[in-house]
Amino acid sequence: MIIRQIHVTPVAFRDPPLLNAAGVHEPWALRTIVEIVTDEGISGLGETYGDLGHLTKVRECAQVLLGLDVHATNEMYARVSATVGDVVTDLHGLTGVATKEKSVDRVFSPFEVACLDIRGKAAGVPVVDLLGGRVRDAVPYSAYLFYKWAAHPGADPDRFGPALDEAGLVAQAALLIKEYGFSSIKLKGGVLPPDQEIAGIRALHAAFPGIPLRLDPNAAWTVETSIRVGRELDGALQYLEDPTPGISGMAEVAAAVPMPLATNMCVVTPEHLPPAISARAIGVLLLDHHYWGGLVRSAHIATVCGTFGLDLSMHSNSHLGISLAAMTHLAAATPNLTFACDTHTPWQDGQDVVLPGSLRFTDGAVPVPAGPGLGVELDRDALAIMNEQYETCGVRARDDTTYMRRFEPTFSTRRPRW
Ligand SMILES: O=C([O-])C(=O)C[C@H](O)[C@@H](O)C(=O)[O-]
Ligand SMILES: [Mg+2]
Repeated sequence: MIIRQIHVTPVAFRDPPLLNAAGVHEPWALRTIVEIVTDEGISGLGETYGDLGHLTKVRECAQVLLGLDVHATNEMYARVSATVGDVVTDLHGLTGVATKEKSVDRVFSPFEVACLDIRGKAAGVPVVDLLGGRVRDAVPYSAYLFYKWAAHPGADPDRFGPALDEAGLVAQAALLIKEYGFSSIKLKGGVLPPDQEIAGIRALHAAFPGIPLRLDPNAAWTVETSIRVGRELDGALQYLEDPTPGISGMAEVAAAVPMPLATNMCVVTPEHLPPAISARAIGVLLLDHHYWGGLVRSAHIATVCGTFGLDLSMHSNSHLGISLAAMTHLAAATPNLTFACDTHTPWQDGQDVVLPGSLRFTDGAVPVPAGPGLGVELDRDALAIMNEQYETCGVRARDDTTYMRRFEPTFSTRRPRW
């Protein structure tokens, strides 16, 4: 199964004004869709970030992978590594440090996923079977709440409404739970002073008793603030995600708060695991195949985590259905991934590059798509429309901070901020 063609297509889709420690989401989110076609005419799909520096590397790598067999992932990784070089491609700062190794893993990931899609189709089995087989038939996701504005400045309000106080958060959670059936909630914090976010969690705890809650301020707090918030939220949080920057700061907090700490910021490449484990900095790692080098490498990391007693969840950026399918296959095949995964899917509000039908939420979980490979099919009309949107939207890299400063010129991204 020789790779004959690779199509790399950047797309843009509408994104609401979601607030985080880096700023606010722009009106357009970017992704890159990778389609690999073999000599036998089987095609496979991958999805990754759309930032221009990253897209450029994905395009360069597509050239050097032509002619390889779809099983030759070690050779693919070597060629991607040589092609990416020292370029660092993730700059928004919400997924921790950017390293050369992480940049390679980020560029490699969509090609690996597309090859697994092809291998599954050729064998007539779903990708979950190539990852060891399913340990669950459906993957639970959490309601991913954001503080948000009612609208992008100058635009009409979106249907999600504003969420800048407790009542807004509770209304948002109620909407997402009604529409998707979620049975866990994550709140993106690091937006308002910590006492207001404590009040937000308490309001959610009161409004949704028994539903596990997480809070993720993206390292916006000092060690002292993190310990205070963690103690005040004793009994209300399932885990506290990245309260403070760095492995040593996280370890100090972990030793002093009652709940486990989770991360997708202080452990973002394999080299971070030994120091984080020996410092007991985290109890939960949020896997993300988009920057952990695809599905097989992520599964290897999951095994290491199991050995050292770390639990797993899954991190999410704005994404489309190819990624949701890949995340679902990986999570369905990972025994120790027992916490509901993050997903931005509700915020995409039906926009997608895959044909409807194969991905659905039932009681907050996505059943593993039934068809061979990833089990999703490219919607070529939607791809063309979203590519046209990319061409005209003017956004070329995610930059929540610059967009925020158009409206709040003194906005600070200092971390820790409080
Ligand atoms: O730490 C996290 O969970 C994230 O970085 C997830 C996303 O990047 C989220 O914060 C966002 O999109 O604003
Ligand atoms: Mg996080």
